[in-house]
Amino acid sequence: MQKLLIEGGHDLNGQVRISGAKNSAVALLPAAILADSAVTIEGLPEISDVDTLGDLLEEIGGSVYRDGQDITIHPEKMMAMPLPNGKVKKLRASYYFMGAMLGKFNKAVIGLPGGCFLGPRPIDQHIKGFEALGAEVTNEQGAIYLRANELRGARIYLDVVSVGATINIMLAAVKAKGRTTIENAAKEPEIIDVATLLTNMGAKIKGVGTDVIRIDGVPSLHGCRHTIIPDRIEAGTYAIAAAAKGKEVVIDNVIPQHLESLIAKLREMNVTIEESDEQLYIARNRPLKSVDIKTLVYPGFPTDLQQPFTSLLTQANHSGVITDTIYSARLKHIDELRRMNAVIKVEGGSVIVSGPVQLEGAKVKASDLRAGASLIIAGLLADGITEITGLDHIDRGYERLTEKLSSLGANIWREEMTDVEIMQDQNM
Ligand SMILES: CC(=O)N[C@H]1[C@@H](OP(=O)(O)OP(=O)(O)OC[C@H]2O[C@@H](n3ccc(=O)[nH]c3=O)[C@H](O)[C@@H]2O)O[C@H](CO)[C@@H](O)[C@@H]1O
Ligand SMILES: C=C(OP(=O)(O)O)C(=O)O
Repeated sequence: MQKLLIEGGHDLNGQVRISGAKNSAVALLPAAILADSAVTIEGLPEISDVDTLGDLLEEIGGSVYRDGQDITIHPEKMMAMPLPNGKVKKLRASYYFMGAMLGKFNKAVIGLPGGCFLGPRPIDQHIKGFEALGAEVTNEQGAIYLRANELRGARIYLDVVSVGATINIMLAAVKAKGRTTIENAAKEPEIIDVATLLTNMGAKIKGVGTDVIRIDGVPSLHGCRHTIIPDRIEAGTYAIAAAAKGKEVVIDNVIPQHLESLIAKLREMNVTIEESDEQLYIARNRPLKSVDIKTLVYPGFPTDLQQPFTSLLTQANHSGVITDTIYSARLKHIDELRRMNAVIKVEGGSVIVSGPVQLEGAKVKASDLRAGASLIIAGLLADGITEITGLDHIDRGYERLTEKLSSLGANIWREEMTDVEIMQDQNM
């Protein structure tokens, strides 16, 4: 087991290249189940979520070949193997095996997913969608059993705008008989990416990127090649790090339109940002002004950047208020930031961050992926050394983070933990 160490205070300078989007990758890989022949996905990030999904595809009989950042999945020998336990619990996106296997085999048994603890993360809207398509869904000892004689298109209104439910219903519906309409659908770029893959496989999908998606079922889907979109949350994390500790940073392989809400907030804070087709230039040359943020569904401010943004607000001139309307309990980074001298109050549904404060290095633990990103940004700013544990969370979503930040000038490295440290960490 490793820990991450950061000696704070070094300015970031230079260029960093963004990897393929984790939240696309984790849906594109299960989507390949639906094809009759090989699907190649290009530009996948080398993160543990992708490895875990590759293993799950092999568990159901698929052959998975990795060539650097490209993965080819052969689905021809896949079977409706039950996956009630084991690796499905390591990540959130294993729930896409429900939609994809139901769509392909008319049945699936999948354990309830894991992933970041952000407060309650129900999947009732996924299940509502599967049932509307004709599946019988039961929860037996922590695993979801899905069975259908035949899937038939249906009109499904999502009570909550959900990324996962929108994608999962698309996966289940692309081969159903007739038309499926998803109303109040989510509009995140990752949904468009998954719909693009499915369309390249022969699916008929209209309206992605709006809140009404129409899918006309087709009898079969074929293999194809697809290039994944860049990770807007990874890009946003580096943009926030650059705003916090950057002199001049260029973020390469980014779609700036995917980050408009963040870019607007950073500009309000006095950060200089220039956008070009695939790059963002970020310079911090004036004191930071405080802002308030409220997370919303896309194109609003992403909840996944709320925690990293909290660390940035500790450097602004007054108090800033953060309200997470998607996951109001996504707060586990706060106690850890307090250990680093941050002054943060939680009042009702809001987090009030006081600035500017000099953060101090400390021993802290990442409880989830973006809490990890928040602590890393705090570590870059802190006086002295910050030690971060809980790297399994960070490795789920950030490719080669240590190398990327080092190349920008950060003093950051990983070390093996001693047995005593591991024991102490387990009690933290
Ligand atoms: C793998 C992946 O893509 N993860 C992202 C995805 O998670 P995920 O797809 O799990 O998140 P959702 O968009 O589904 O969740 C949005 C909101 O809807 C609620 N909800 C969701 C489904 C449901 O059946 N019932 C229900 O009440 C959730 O509790 C949450 O409050 O979108 C989240 C919101 O942008 C991001 O933080 C995650 O990084
Ligand atoms: C919450 C996240 O991931 P997951 O949904 O996979 O837990 C995230 O990417 O910030």
